[in-house]
Amino acid sequence: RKMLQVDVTDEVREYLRKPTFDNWQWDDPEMLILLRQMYIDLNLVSNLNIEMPILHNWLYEIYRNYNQVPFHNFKHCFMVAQMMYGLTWLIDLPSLLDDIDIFILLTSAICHDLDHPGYNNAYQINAKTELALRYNDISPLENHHCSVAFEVLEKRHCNVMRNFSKEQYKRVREGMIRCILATDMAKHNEILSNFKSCTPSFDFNNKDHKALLLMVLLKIADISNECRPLDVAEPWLECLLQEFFNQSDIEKLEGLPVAPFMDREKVTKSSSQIGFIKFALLPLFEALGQLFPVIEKDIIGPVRNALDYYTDMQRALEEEKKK
Ligand SMILES: COc1ccc(NC(=O)[C@H](C)Nc2nc3c(cnn3-c3ccccc3C)c(=O)[nH]2)cc1
Repeated sequence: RKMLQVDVTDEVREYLRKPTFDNWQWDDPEMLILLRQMYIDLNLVSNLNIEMPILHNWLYEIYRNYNQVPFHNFKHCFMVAQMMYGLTWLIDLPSLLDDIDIFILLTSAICHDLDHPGYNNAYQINAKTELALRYNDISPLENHHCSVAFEVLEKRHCNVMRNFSKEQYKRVREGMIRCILATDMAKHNEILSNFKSCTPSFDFNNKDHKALLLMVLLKIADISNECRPLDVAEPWLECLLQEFFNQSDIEKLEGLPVAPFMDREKVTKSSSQIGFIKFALLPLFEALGQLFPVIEKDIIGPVRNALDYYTDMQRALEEEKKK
């Protein structure tokens, strides 16, 4: 019941909006309280008539449904929600989108990796797991995350949407399914090129344009660790590589295909990040920057610095090899 009594100071509420927020200083119960604060400070609790006891129950049930894996755990869920929250204020999304869209963005971020097993879609498909069979190899993980999200919401004591109208509920379900499925990196190039084709004449009244914007915002929040300060981002890369190495070790044991960027014998931090930042992260951020130049300084700048950091690291490694 600790969650009920605690209040968050104004200083922490301000800090919570920044991309420099350092999750490593906070424990899981505190992060649950900060997630609740996001719904309060975005006026979603008041405007959408969300009941606080239900919000507590829902957040705790979400927490219980994330697994203790090195990267795709509850702390990752928090970081994606916190980046989404920071982008919401930086871009001033409440002046452009309505409460339901803001609710879709934050709730999708919190739910987007629910019950992640720590082994990616390639493993699910190659190992013919239960998830791959259930979802016919079609984004098995993302389909599962979204399905678990709505199983939780269907529980009476966790249904934060129970005071929503049928129309509002329908919009949220459609939006969350579309956004969570969009986090499958296999869809990255398709979503990015569709978004780039609509940004020159972006129309906030165009449903398709807004749908693409919401997908891109969740994608960015999901993979944006490298726009954070080095002492926040670097531990996250260690966690990610740990999870990838666990998977490639199992794949080797089971005689399954091993992706080069997961093989502990082949990958280095700099090699994995240089390609990822150049070909996945920067193109995505720059496309959003076309629409919202305000992200250039505080979001895209740090990513360019990270690229320089890993490029220098890579050069130093190569110098080492020559000796
Ligand atoms: C097209 O599908 C892809 C493309 C790239 C990657 N990942 C990478 O290239 C490497 C391992 N780096 C990387 N991957 C990252 C980061 C953040 N999220 N993330 C990630 C995690 C799990 C699954 C997919 C991605 C991109 C990050 O900072 N770096 C993984 C899948």
